[in-house]
Amino acid sequence: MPKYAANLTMLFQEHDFLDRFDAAGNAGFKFIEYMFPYPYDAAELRARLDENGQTQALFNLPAGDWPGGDRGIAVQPGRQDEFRAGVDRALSYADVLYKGVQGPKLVNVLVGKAEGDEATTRKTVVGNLQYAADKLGDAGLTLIVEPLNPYDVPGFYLYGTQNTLDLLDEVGRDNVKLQYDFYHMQRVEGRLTETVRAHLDRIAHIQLADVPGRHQPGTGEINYPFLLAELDRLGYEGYVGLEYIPEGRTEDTLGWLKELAKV
Ligand SMILES: O=C(O)[C@@H](O)C(=O)CO
Ligand SMILES: [Mg+2]
Repeated sequence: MPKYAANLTMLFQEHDFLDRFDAAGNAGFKFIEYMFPYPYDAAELRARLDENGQTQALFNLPAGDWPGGDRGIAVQPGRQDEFRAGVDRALSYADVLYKGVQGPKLVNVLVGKAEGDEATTRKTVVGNLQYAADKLGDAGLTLIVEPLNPYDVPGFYLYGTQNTLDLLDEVGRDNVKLQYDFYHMQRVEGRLTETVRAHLDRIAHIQLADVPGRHQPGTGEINYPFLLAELDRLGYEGYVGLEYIPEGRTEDTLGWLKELAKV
């Protein structure tokens, strides 16, 4: 049975960020993910989790100047020092957020928008991901790599499942896996069921939202009752992060989940 995680970057935005842990707890969520812990004190975040009996499921490596348009910097030659400093920063948060956690301890990387020639870009991203994988591996962590879609993030380096798996092959580290976001992959290539059937062994985290609009399941074209039951049939026991823009109050968008599983 997948473990459903509330993504606090997107859900419960009716509340200030630190109050979203309580809101998610009141809605029954025991697993929590969000993009960036860095504006907050790690101990404060951990206290919010603990007060609600929640486990951290995922957070991202620092991704450069987000308001300025960066979506990660791993592909950018000349920013390796900044990338490496970001790995250290993520490790210091992982130390607190994942302390005592028995399940998967995941850190997501967005590789960024490519700017230079392909050979230099490739060498840079492979080297950076190997560096991150080795440092995270020493701490018992898994690095996951997330392809996005070109409509939301033009210029991003990684769009498809196979491109990403090829990159992971080149990185060649056992603790580097695919993060498969149904929303992005539906927009890029479809074939959601076939892809999870073929590559479940390389997928360490899944996220969901419907298409179009990136809202809750049931608002668009993806057959989530079938897809989520399929994950169960395949024996997927990892996380499924609810990373959608609620259409309505967050609490009122969870009916589909109550139908499917206990959160
Ligand atoms: O899908 C997403 O947008 C996120 O998972 C993320 O980390 C970056 O945009
Ligand atoms: Mg995602």
